[in-house]
Amino acid sequence: MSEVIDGKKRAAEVVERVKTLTADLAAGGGGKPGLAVVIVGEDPASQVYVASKSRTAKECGFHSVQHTLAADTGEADLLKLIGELNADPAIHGILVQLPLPGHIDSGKVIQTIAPEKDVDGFTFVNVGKLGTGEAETAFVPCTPAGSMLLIERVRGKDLSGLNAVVIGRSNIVGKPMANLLLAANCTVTVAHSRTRDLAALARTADILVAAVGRPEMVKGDWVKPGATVIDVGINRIAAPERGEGKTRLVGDVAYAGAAEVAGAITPVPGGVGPMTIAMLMANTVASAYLVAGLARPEF
Ligand SMILES: NC(=O)C1=CN([C@@H]2O[C@H](COP(=O)(O)OP(=O)(O)OC[C@H]3O[C@@H](n4cnc5c(N)ncnc54)[C@H](OP(=O)(O)O)[C@@H]3O)[C@@H](O)[C@H]2O)C=CC1
Ligand SMILES: Nc1nc(=O)c2c([nH]1)NC[C@@H]1CN(c3ccc(C(=O)N[C@@H](CCC(=O)O)C(=O)O)cc3)C=[N+]21
Repeated sequence: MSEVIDGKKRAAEVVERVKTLTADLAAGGGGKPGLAVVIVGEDPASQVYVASKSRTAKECGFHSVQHTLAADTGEADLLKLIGELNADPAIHGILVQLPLPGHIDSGKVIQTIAPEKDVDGFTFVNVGKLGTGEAETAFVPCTPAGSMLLIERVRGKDLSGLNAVVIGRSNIVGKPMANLLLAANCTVTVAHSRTRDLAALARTADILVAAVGRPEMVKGDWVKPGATVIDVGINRIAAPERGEGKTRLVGDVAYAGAAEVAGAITPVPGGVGPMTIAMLMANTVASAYLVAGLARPEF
């Protein structure tokens, strides 16, 4: 049986460090880190994540504000709000929850966020820094950054000689994950919906990252014995065995089968998800330190 990588525990450690850094900043006269979370519409899953982000921000001692806008909010109004948050010195981090309703151009909205407040790491400046090997001065997207901390626990910081396969090429997860693994000296392959014989490719991976959005797609016999498996997927599926109308969360990896083969594996829930929220806090406190003219804290 493989090691279960406890994302909840690692995330709690990150949050503890954020709390200490926040207290130190205030004690030195630097004020509170401020995080603004913007959500458009009432998607229940998004509401849950956003509530969790706001709760953790308060727990860290942040100035935490949430803007909940109606689903029919116009793009211009959203851009105006972001402009105001960009100009507000009490705000060090801005997160616009994705996906946005179809009538809003997400790309335009994201690129309106000031790069120095882009704690999601989605603006051109931050993506460009990561892509050119300047991750230390960038905000790195929270899910891949958190996944790297989990990999580090198992494999250390230097991944030289290891093959990594990332399934998924989104801007939020797959692409930044591939860049981080490359920066850590892995040999990286990025797979997607057009990839042929994914199972055989996956079996070459010492580090296998699944960020697909397909419940339990990655089977046990896709996993190389001893591999480190990072399951980013969050899929809510019907669970009639729990009662009528009940659901449960599963990842993109068929956990039971994969856990028999892997060296270490993240569970869902309790794996990458909590790390995403913790890294948002880490990026926000880092932003506040930079504004205060202090050295950027490391995690
Ligand atoms: N734990 C966390 O904190 C987070 C979890 N997530 C979860 O991670 C998953 C991925 O999210 P995200 O990256 O935003 O998703 P996207 O839908 O943006 O991207 C999915 C990727 O998977 C690829 N893909 C889809 N079907 C297949 C297939 N059959 N075989 C191979 N590749 C396939 C797509 O390929 P193509 O490009 O060719 O279409 C695409 O690149 C979701 O379950 C999401 O809920 C997301 C963010 C944070
Ligand atoms: N601008 C933006 N940035 C994001 O980082 C972002 C986003 N938009 N849109 C949606 C995705 C998804 N996401 C998750 C965060 C935490 C959990 C999480 O905490 N999951 C818990 C379970 C939660 C539950 O029980 O539902 C776990 O895996 O243990 C999951 C998913 C961030 N995202």
